[in-house]
Amino acid sequence: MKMSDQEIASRIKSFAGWEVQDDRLTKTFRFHSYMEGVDFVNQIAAAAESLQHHPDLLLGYCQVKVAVTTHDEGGITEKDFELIRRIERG
Ligand SMILES: C[C@H](O)[C@H](O)[C@H]1CNC2=NC(N)=NC(=O)C2=N1
Repeated sequence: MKMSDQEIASRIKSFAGWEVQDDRLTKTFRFHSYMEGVDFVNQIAAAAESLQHHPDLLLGYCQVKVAVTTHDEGGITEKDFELIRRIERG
């Protein structure tokens, strides 16, 4: 069930550095090395698999761009917030 824009705008405030762009929750994480970004991608992948909810990831030099949306619903849902909570929790 897609969330309303108001609900999304309210909830995203609790997540430092996250933005809403084109129906996706997005954040760029920055690291001191390329391999730290690779490790981070693997950590996110494990969380995604356990939730069966998968982000789009762009691995760059010393950075990882994360974008989350619920493809089955065509927009942002509670599942997206659960995934970013897990990503931030580590
Ligand atoms: C069957 C499987 O659980 C579904 O296809 C899952 C897989 N991962 C998913 N990930 C995301 N981001 N959105 C989905 O709708 C989704 N659906």
